[in-house]
Amino acid sequence: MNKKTLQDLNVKGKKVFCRVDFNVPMKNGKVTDDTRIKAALPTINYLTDQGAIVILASHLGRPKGQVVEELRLDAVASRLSELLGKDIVKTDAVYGSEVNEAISQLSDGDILLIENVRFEAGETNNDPELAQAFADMADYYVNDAFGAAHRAHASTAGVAEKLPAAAGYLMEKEIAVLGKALADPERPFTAIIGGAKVKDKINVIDNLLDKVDNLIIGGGLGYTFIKAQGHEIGKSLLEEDKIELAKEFMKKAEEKGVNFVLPVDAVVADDFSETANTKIVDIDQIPADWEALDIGPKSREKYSQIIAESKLVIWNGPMGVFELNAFAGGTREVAEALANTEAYTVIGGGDSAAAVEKFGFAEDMDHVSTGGGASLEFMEGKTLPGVDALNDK
Ligand SMILES: Nc1ncnc2c1ncn2[C@@H]1O[C@H](COP(=O)(O)OP(=O)(O)OP(=O)(O)O)[C@@H](O)[C@H]1O
Ligand SMILES: O=C(O)[C@H](O)COP(=O)(O)O
Repeated sequence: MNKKTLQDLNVKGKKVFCRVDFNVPMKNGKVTDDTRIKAALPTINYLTDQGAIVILASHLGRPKGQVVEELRLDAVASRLSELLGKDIVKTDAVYGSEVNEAISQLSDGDILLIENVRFEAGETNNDPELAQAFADMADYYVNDAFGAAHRAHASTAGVAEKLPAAAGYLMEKEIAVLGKALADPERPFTAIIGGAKVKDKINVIDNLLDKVDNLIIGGGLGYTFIKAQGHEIGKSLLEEDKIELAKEFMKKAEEKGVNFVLPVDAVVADDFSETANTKIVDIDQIPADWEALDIGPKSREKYSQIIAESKLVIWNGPMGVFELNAFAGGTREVAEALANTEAYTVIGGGDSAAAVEKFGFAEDMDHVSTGGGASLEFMEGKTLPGVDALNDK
C-alpha cells in the first residue's frame, strides 16, 4: 500500500482521531459479535502504548442523521473497555462542548469514544463542517475502519483532508491481503461466489474473470446461470433480466480459459422452511414446483476437490440458505474444504464470514475480512474512498 501508516506518525503526546468500524451485531443492548472490536485492538494499543490521546469514532447501524437510543455506542464502549482491561471515556455527543470538555480531561494513553457519528446528518453527506469539527479534536487522523472504507463520509474521507492522515494496522492488513490476492495471486487461484443475487455480484464476477483460474458459483445466484444453460429451475431464485449477462459471463470465461464451475446437483424443497420436504436432484431435474436451496453432494465434492488443488481461494457469499439447518450443508462443506486446504484462504466478509464463524472454522482461515461491502467493492477493483483519502507515502 502506498499510503502512510502508523509507523509514519510520531504520535507521542498527540491527539489522534481514529476511525474504527464498530458496526457490530447487537441484541437486547449487548454486543453479540465483537470480532470487529477485537480487530481494531492492535491499532488502539499501539497508539496508547506510544503515549497518544486516542479519540475513537464509529458508526453503528443506519440512524439517518438522528439520535436513535438503541444505536448509542455505550454497549460497544463497555465491551471495548473489557477487552482492553481499562476504563475508557464515552460521550453522549458526537462533537461540541461535551466532547471538548472530555478531551481536555484526558492524559497521554487515555481513550475516548465519541457517540455514533451517524447521529449527525453531516456524516453520510460528508459535510465539510462536520469533518472540520472532527479535525479540530486532534493532531492526526488514523483510519482503521476497513469495513466502512467504501463510504465517502465525514469521518472516513472528509476529515482525512484536514489532518495528517494514515492507515491503521487493520486497514493496512486488509488492503495488503486483498491487494496481493488480486494483483499477484498464487496459482491455481480460485474464487467462490455465492449469495442471493446476480445483480449484487455483477462487477465482482466481471473483475475476477480477468484474474482467476477457477470461478465457482453457488447460492441463489447460480440458478440464473443454470437457466441460461437452458435448464428448468422450478421456483428457484431467477433474475430474468440477468440471463443474457449470465451467458456473457460464461462466454467470457471460455475466452479467458477460466474454469467456470456451476452446481451439478441441488437440494430442492417444496417450501422455504426448515420443515419442508426435501430431495436431492441433478441440476437438470429440478421439479417445477420445487425450489433449489442448497448445492447437492456431487457439487460439494467437486468444489472441495478444486479447493484442495488451489494455492489461493477467495470466498464471498453462501452456497445455500445456510441460516436454515436443512440447507446449510453445502456452505458448511465448502467452509470445511477451505479449513483443510493448503491454499491461502481469504473470506470476503459479510455472510461468508458469519458462516465460517457459525461452523467453527474461522480460526482455520488465513484471512477473514472485517468488511462486507468494502471487501466486495475492493474485489470489484474499485478505489475505496476511505483509503484514497489517506496521505500518500
Ligand atoms: N439457493 C438459494 N435460494 C435462496 N436464497 C439463498 C440461496 N442461497 C443463498 N441464499 C441466501 O442468500 C443470502 C446471502 O446473500 P448475499 O448476496 O447477501 O450474500 P453475501 O454477499 O455473502 O452477503 P453480504 O452482503 O453480507 O456480504 C443468505 O441469506 C442466504 O440465505
Ligand atoms: O457493516 C458494514 O458493512 C460497514 O460497517 C458499513 O456499513 P453501511 O453499509 O451501513 O455503510
